[in-house]
Amino acid sequence: MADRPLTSDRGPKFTELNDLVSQKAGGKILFATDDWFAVAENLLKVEPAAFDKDAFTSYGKLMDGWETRRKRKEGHDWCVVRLAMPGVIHGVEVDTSFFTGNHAPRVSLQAARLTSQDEAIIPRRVSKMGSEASAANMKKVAALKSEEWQTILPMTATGPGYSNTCRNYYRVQSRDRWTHLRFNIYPDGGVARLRVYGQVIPDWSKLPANMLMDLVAMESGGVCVGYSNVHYGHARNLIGKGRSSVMSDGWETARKIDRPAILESDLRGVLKVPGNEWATFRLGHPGTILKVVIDTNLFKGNFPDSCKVEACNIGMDEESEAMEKFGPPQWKLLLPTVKLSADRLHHFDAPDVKMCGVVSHVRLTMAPDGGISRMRLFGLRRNKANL
Ligand SMILES: NC(=O)NC(NC(N)=O)C(=O)[O-]
Repeated sequence: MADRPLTSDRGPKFTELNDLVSQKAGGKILFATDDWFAVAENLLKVEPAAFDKDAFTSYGKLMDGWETRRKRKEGHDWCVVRLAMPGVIHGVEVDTSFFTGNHAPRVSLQAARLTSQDEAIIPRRVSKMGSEASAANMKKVAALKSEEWQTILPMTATGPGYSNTCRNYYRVQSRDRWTHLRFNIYPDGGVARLRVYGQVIPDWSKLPANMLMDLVAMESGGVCVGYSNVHYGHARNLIGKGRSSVMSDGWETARKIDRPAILESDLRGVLKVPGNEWATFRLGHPGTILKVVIDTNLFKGNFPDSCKVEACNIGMDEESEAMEKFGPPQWKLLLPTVKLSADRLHHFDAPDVKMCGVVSHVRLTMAPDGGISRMRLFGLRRNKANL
């Protein structure tokens, strides 16, 4: 079994959390002071930035990121981003890929909790290269007083977009729940991607207690807390919004190097293969799980033979110990091993789904390797005290 890569290979631990501003999850640019060379929407794209050395537009070199004009007046550039869903931010990645002589040399981040009435102050955005915010729109957006929002990342230097200096990671200390960000670049320049890692915090008071909901979904506050291998696609994609649109929007492991040449099946047709791959999750809220959905959407030549789901009820203090290792003792079988097929939704409920009581964490194991795009765990939220 492959072990989880060292964090130094993949960035700090907070980069395993969900990206709260990604376009895929619903993050949105609401305002930008300048979009001359490249529009601010590029900051929120999921795919890594690309570069074509020969591509130019009538405004200059085509860049895959947000790039403003060289400032010839006072001030600095900034944009306002609405988080895909309200949440707590643990850390930020400012990726300057390919911005070498033109990267934004310093950045800062401010945060706010806005209502839809507050947001209505912001003029409707027209995202267009070669444009800058009009004086009238600057005046309207000034009413938000975004320069006074709480600073969650003070002004700090970034590296230029070479492969060894483009990934700039910053830890965020505040544990408040935010809805909007103001991303400042000083004084101007380019940033390829902005990733804001954290956990969605639903407003539980607005959700009926007896509503059947996907308790592991990113939208419910679920997070991935461990995995064995995420070579082609991160395990957090399993709890992403909607169905996947590309294979990379699922959990996909590398092929096992030590896979045997000949495979045997047991009487139920489940392969007897050595090894497996696993991913563990903390539910957004503890609860009892009644239905499991496993989606192999778009995995055709690389779907796993089979999978199982286990669950347990542990405290946060036990999480790191239990989730880093493969065999903590508390796991109960929620969905015993089931055969999977290519590119389809698999629905399970009782008696396939076993009663495990109130659970806080789950582990999906697939054998021997391959890809699963989504896992949905529908249940009723319960307090641990109701055990
Ligand atoms: N060659 C460049 O990238 N020049 C300028 N940027 C773009 N995108 O053209 C600049 O200097 O800011």
